[in-house]
Amino acid sequence: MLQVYLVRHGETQWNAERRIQGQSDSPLTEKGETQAWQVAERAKALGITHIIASDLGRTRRTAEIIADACGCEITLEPRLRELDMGVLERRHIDSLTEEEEGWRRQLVNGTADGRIPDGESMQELSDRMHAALATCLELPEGSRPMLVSHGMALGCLVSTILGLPAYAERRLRLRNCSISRIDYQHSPWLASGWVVETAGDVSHLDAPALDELQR
Ligand SMILES: O=C(O)[C@@H](CO)OP(=O)(O)O
Repeated sequence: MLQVYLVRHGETQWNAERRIQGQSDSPLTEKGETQAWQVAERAKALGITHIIASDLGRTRRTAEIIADACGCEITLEPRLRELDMGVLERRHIDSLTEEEEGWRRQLVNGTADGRIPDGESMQELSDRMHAALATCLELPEGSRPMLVSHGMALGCLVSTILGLPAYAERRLRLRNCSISRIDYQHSPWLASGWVVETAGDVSHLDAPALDELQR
């Protein structure tokens, strides 16, 4: 049975400041670097064989630290990037006008094809995340891949595997450097295909980051 580990990158400067990143980028904080070292130790213990990472800076840095510990190569995969949040990227969460907040709400309340101007819909995010995940099925037998990606992107993947709409990702708390695990199984009794084993595990972190909304 193929086990795939999903890791959100370490805490960044804009995560700490409650600013919207999307496909824009900010560096890991000192805490984010520490989280990455801690998740790397866990990855080494798990016997991770392949690291597939979003090509944004924060995921690349997190992946580099994990790859160093595990002694494996990184494959950069742009389909693992965070949701494109268009004109709202770089903005502080608390600075949005009513109209801007309305655009953001379209994403999280399931409005068909809702998107922030110049941004991406949750359906588009879900489609590209599933396409990236499918590449794991082509790895050699016995591989144990780790995908390094983002909060909404991974939340959308886990939600849709569970049969929930993509916007149900808001109901999952995937903190920085949390680990989720999904397995690909063939079973006449249980669901065949992807199943969720764990979501948002932070037991390897001595000081888990608060998520953006709890700050
Ligand atoms: O883009 C952002 O602001 C957040 C949203 O969850 O994503 P990331 O996981 O990249 O910090």
